[in-house]
Amino acid sequence: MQNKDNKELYIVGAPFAGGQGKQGVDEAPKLLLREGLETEIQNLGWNTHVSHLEFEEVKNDTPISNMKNPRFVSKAAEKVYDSVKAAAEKGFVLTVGGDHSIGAGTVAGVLAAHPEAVVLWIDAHADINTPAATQSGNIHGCPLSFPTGIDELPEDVEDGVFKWLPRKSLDFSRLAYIGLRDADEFEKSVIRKYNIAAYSMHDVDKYGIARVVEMALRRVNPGNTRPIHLSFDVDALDPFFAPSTGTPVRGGLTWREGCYICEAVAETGNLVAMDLVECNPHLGEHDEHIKSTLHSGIALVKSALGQTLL
Ligand SMILES: NC(=[NH2+])NCCC[C@H](N)C(=O)O
Ligand SMILES: [Mn+2]
Ligand SMILES: [Mn+2]
Repeated sequence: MQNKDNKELYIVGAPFAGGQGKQGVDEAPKLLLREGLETEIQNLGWNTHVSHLEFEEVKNDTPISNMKNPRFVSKAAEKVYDSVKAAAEKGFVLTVGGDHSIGAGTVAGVLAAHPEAVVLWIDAHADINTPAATQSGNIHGCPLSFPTGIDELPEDVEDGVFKWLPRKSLDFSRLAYIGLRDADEFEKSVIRKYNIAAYSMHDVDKYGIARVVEMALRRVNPGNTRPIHLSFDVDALDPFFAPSTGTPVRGGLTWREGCYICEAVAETGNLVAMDLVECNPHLGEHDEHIKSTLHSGIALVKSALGQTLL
């Protein structure tokens, strides 16, 4: 079980863009640090340890099933997995992407260190397409298909792609979504079939963010006994607050709703790891867009790490 007095925090920079088609998302970790991410975290009383991963390119990375860059993404996510697993055994892990394909590594890494953990996936998208079902071929739309074990890649898949990742380590009863508004038809069918706790923007409008977080936590972590991994895709926020992202969708969370989710999860005392992904400083019409996206990301992290408003 997680030790609440442990104030060691490992920032894993994962500058990876191969899970989708737009360059720039790999520059976010360095820029977030330049905007003060680490000092802000230290100001909340954490001892920080920063590392930046490097990802080697893969030549002739032809599609496998419908997945683009399968070997490159699999190798990168495996590196993330190794680092997250090692860090999660020692303290809190904050993984800073990069695109959301690294979530395959963070989820598996957190579960390797904390097998009982639950996953909260805060996103406009469900990111649970299988290699065969993905329409775009972008693996940032697929990471949850692997730890849940619905990916259907054969055991002897070419070059051992995603072979390192333990399947079915994440049970559907331990996954909850908040913020959805652009799930693909296949993903909607997965959510229904496996009865995943999924709260869309419709639910946020209907119940308000406080009840949605409460309902989500009650579904996946009823006794509040399990460690929590919070995977936050910045595109869960409305593009007004996070315009510099690869797949923006209107009608998202407000700044406060995003921060509230993080604060409420922090209040459980069981948060052990967080991802912040999909900030892309190459996108957006002007500098203010980039700055506001990075600052939204930093605000979310601070809210998850103990910042209180009073
Ligand atoms: N992590 C993300 N931003 N994912 C967007 C995924 C969009 C779409 N569902 C796809 O599979 O291509
Ligand atoms: Mn998304
Ligand atoms: Mn995502």
